[in-house]
Amino acid sequence: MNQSIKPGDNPDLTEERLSGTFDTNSMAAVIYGSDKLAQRRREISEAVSRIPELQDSKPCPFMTREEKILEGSRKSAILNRLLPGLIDLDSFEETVFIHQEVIGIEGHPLALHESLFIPPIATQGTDEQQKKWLGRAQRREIIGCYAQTELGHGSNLRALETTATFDISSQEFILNSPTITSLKWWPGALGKSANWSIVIANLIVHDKNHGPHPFMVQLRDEKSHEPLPGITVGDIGPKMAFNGADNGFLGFENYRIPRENMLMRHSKVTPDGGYIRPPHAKIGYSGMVRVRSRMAAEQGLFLAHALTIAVRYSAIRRQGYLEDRSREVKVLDYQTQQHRLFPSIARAYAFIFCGFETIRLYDQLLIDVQNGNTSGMADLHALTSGLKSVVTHQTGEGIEQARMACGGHGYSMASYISEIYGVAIGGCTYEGENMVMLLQLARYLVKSIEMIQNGKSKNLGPMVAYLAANESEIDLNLGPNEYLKVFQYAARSQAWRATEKFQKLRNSGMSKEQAWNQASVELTRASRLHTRLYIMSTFINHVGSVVDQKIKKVLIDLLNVHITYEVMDIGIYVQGLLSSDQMDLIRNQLYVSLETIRPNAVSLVDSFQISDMQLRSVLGRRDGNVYENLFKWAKSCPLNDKDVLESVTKYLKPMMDKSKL
Ligand SMILES: CC(C)(COP(=O)(O)OP(=O)(O)OC[C@H]1O[C@@H](n2cnc3c(N)ncnc32)[C@H](O)[C@@H]1OP(=O)(O)O)[C@@H](O)C(=O)NCCC(=O)NCCSC(=O)CCCCCCCCCCCCCCC(=O)O
Ligand SMILES: Cc1cc2nc3c(=O)[nH]c(=O)nc-3n(C[C@H](O)[C@H](O)[C@H](O)COP(=O)(O)OP(=O)(O)OC[C@H]3O[C@@H](n4cnc5c(N)ncnc54)[C@H](O)[C@@H]3O)c2cc1C
Repeated sequence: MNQSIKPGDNPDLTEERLSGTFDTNSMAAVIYGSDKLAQRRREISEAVSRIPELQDSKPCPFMTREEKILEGSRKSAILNRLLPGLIDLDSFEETVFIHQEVIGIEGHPLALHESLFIPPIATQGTDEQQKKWLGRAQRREIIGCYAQTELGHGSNLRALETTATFDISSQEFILNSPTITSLKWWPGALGKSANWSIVIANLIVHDKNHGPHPFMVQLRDEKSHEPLPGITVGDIGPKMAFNGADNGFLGFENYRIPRENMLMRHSKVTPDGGYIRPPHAKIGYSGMVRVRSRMAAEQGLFLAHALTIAVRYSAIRRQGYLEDRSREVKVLDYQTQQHRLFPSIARAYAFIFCGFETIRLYDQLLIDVQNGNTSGMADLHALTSGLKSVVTHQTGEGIEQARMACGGHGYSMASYISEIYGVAIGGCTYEGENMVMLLQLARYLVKSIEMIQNGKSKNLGPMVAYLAANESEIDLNLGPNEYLKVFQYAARSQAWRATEKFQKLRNSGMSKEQAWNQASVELTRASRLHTRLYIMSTFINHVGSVVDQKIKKVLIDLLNVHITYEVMDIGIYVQGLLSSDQMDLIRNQLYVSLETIRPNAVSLVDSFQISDMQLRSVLGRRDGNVYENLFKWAKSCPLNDKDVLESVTKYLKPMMDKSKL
């Protein structure tokens, strides 16, 4: 049963909900990993809806940037007071969820505090450092950010310019931004809110540069909030979206911090200037791997937001006719609309399933690393690099299709889809620009193929074992596993094609770097296919593990949408394997699976359990009463406070009057 049905709802939406074949709360339990977690989300939404001071003071699209930052800060402060009674304070998921519910997706002063400030202290700080700062940060006595990117350098961390030079005589590090390009640029909450930061700077001891390391740096006075002497800090200005966040710039001029402020769990500088290496050269990058490992689920949820809006709206929007000329048809009944939206619903589910799996893998890696075992770091770095790139890109595409699927109203901020799009596609850039990260995965794929070439296939990890197989025929009695083989064929042949291109260029005498650059488009294609294969296989495994038969049935239908759509989408890579008859068969299976999923479309998006408050969309309202609320929304626009604006009295009216003469 669909748990969203309520009296007074738009009858078209109720009809959709009645046609659903499964219980949406049970589906939510599968999406969020357990009945308890899904229920906690419902309980938190419900509790928040009963607290007047946590409600939006006005719709976000009507707020100026200053108002957004003020509103985010107001709610953050109230939440800090109320959180102990509302959520499990030890749960990162509940903390992120309640902030998104209450403040929304446009950013707020604590967005980076939870995800990029506290985790490095907890994982890279020594026990004493944790004792000194962790409690203060968790109680929010201090607000932190993560300052790594510079005006001139973001992707290439080796070229960062900020320096932290050890001064043995005073036992301090001296921080400097030697050039304009070395100014830190972009960190969220740095601009106006944070008073502390993790700063990534080149560690220099005895004139030797040991590369980027993390430091705890106080930026502002804890009483006055004024920048401390030696610090230049401010906001970088408005962005495409995410304007509730104050992304900032930061410069240092001979700014001194105690030796104890370098995070020293892994690398250390001793009082006499000795440098102790970390157990793995890239351990300082693990804060980024953590965030990347969470991005598939986060982005899947951004896509889920947009689809909730577009699918619900498509069920109440009537336009044109099919057979019955007496009543316009729901636009959701058009095959083109289904083709536009349903594969994205499948992707959203796939990304979320995959995302929770990578979070689990990261948590396991963290335990291993704390126990001195860093052997899994390369695998997870490669996996999360590919996953963040593919998922953010496809999420952006899916959200934009969702917007267009809402016609003209999709373009209005009342749909809120453009904000979701703007925030989500930030993910194509932050945490590593997508091409750069795809090329990181490509290094791993090339190395794997070199192992095969050197007769060491048995050393390949499970995620790349398929690279050594030799599939040339597919039985088209197609089940998910045959589709997986088709995808493996595509990913394998592209990985070999790209590697051989690189090797050929090398053998022709080209430098490694030039050969890599000349092969890089092919290499990124290989990385995408490898990642899409991983997403598909995780989806198949996940569906296989579902116990509730009604839920399993609909997830198999959704999986069928996914695998047929994905294989059609990569048609060019499987031309050597599948005949045109086989491609036609798959195409037809896709069309059949769109029809099969149609009665459950609304229930599938309702199962994401995104509340009206969190959705902030007039088009996507749970009750489907869109038109009257669109009219209310337009009337509440500040431009309509007065009938005659100054723009008219000051300019247009005089112009018209003058023209009359
Ligand atoms: C990795 C780099 C690209 C290159 O690094 P190097 O130059 O140092 O290395 P090499 O390329 O030479 O590689 C050497 C070697 O090392 C391996 N390597 C590299 N990295 C790692 C790693 N991390 N782990 C293990 N191994 C690693 C590499 O593969 C090589 O191996 P081989 O020699 O064997 O091949 C590096 O420069 C880099 O990482 N660049 C990218 C920089 C970056 O990512 N910056 C991020 C800055 S912080 C940031 O962007 C924060 C953004 C946060 C924005 C938040 C917005 C919030 C939005 C709202 C969220 C709401 C959520 C709600 C969700 C919900 O409701 O649940
Ligand atoms: C919303 C948002 C929030 C952010 N928050 C933070 C934060 O809190 N803290 C922080 O430190 N940073 C933050 N950043 C910065 C972010 O991490 C960087 O912008 C990102 O890592 C990309 O680096 P870049 O800007 O230097 O891109 P560039 O590297 O300049 O990319 C420009 C182009 O060059 C290409 N390119 C670059 N290198 C290569 C290569 N080796 N091979 C092929 N192509 C290449 C890229 O693919 C891209 O097309 C944020 C950014 C955004 C948008």
